Amino acid sequence: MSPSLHQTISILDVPALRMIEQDAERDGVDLMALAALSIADRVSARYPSSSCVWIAAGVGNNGGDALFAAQILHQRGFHVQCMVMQPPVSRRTQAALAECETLNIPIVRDVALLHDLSQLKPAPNLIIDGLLGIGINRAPSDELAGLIAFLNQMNTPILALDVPSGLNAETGEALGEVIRATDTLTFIAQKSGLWMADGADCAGQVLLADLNVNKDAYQSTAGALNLEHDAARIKLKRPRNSHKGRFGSVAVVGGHVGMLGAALLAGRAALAAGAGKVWLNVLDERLAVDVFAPELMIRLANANLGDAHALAIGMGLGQDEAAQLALSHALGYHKASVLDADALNLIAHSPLSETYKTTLRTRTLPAVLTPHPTEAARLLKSSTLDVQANRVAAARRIAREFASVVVLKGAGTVIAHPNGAFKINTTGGSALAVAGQGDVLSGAIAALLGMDIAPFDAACLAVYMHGLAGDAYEAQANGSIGLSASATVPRISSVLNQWLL
Ligand SMILES: NC(=O)C1=CN([C@@H]2O[C@H](COP(=O)(O)OP(=O)(O)OC[C@H]3O[C@@H](n4cnc5c(N)ncnc54)[C@H](OP(=O)(O)O)[C@@H]3O)[C@@H](O)[C@H]2O)[C@@H](O)CC1
Ligand SMILES: [K+]
Repeated sequence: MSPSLHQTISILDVPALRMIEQDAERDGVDLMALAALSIADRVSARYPSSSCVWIAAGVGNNGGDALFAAQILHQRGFHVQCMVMQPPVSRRTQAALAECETLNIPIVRDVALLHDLSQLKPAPNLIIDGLLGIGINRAPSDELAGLIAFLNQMNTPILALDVPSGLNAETGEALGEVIRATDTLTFIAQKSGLWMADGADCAGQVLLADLNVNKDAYQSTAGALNLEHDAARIKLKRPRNSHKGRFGSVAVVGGHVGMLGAALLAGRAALAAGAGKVWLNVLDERLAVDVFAPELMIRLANANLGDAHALAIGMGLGQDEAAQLALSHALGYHKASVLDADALNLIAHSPLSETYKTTLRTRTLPAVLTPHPTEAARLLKSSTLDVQANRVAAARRIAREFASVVVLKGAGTVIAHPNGAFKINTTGGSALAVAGQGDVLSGAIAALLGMDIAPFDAACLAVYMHGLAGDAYEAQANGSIGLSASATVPRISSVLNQWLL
């Protein structure tokens, strides 16, 4: 997807969308007509009017959008074929269906006939999915699930209306059989579920038709897509008259015996993201030098951290007594900090857990916590399944309870601020789902913190850039397999430099 850069694209939840619906009805604004026009315009812009378009309509207003769009497309000369498996429940959708009948638009009403239809020529050039929208409240019924599966196997582009049918618009959870769309045209505002969990695979390219709604009054959740933003650019641009002392210094605290790699990756990533100096404060006393990055300065975990502007704590830290001491030592400095992996595990569960939590909660500068779903579940004392079932809610709860910025990693990384604001990342894919990427991300966040970028901005920018590095690999490799964390490190510099051009 390509929303215009440098603008805020807000995310609304379903209650806010319902409020907009009610206010529009009160004010006599016909949002469904506007939605139908936006669908027809989208199709007209992409397909010649001789095209054959199948339009699947459900019983609610999502079906109404589809059936009113069917009429406009029919009038523009498209070969339209509607599918209405059950009598509409929504009044507007009933009216739309009656008008389609008046216009003699062909309508299939029996799921058994679909297989005959699939033999018909010409085959559809496009399928429009108007089966279920934000009103979904359970897994699709058997009949609907059968239709969804049938449409998915047609090997034809699918334009989903508002949300791919079968997907929870807020959580991105597939409630059962779900439409796998090529594109989703979503109305009024972005929905978090289009970017997260199963939504990341089912929504395809997400396009927004805002229907001229002024969303400001409804933005109760302060959610937005994580796009590029200008705030940090100014701090990252380097004048010719520069020296390394201007770019901040980072100390990575971790690297216990057998887990040194994690600390090395974080340190190298901090260098790649532009840190002026990087120390590795490690627990494994045997490491003297990183021969591939000899500029990393190696010392013991309990060494003085006063010289670092920012800390990355927890990469390969372990959880034994020495690790606990190292964490206490590092947290005692109250520096801009990112905490990952075993630092999070120790905060969630260890003899010093309550002390660590109090330290986090009383900091003046919020720390950045970067849990994956299982670490998030430990922090919340819940289950990974619960976290994944509502990633935004989980990230916001950790942010509030630990008074920290939270980066909940996974498909659709959520960045949450302790004040309730959150962003959902728009870059990155499964290429980044490999060991060590969390260490790379933490190193990059620490580098930006070291340049005095505010914790929430540093987290948003690093997550965005890390995702771009993954996307660049996927574009180049024609797939997502084979990107190692080490190979991601130099790509972080490339995307940052490109962005600063
Ligand atoms: N917000 C706005 O301002 C605008 C909204 N607009 C459009 O309206 C859409 C929302 O419409 P909506 O509320 O009618 O919900 P929608 O998803 O069409 O259907 C719900 C119906 O399906 C049923 N049902 C639920 N789950 C089911 C299942 N698993 N399997 C089978 N049935 C199931 C449920 O009935 P139930 O059986 O629960 O009584 C209910 O009747 C929205 O996505 C957008 O496209 C636009 O016009 C622009 C302005
Ligand atoms: K839909």
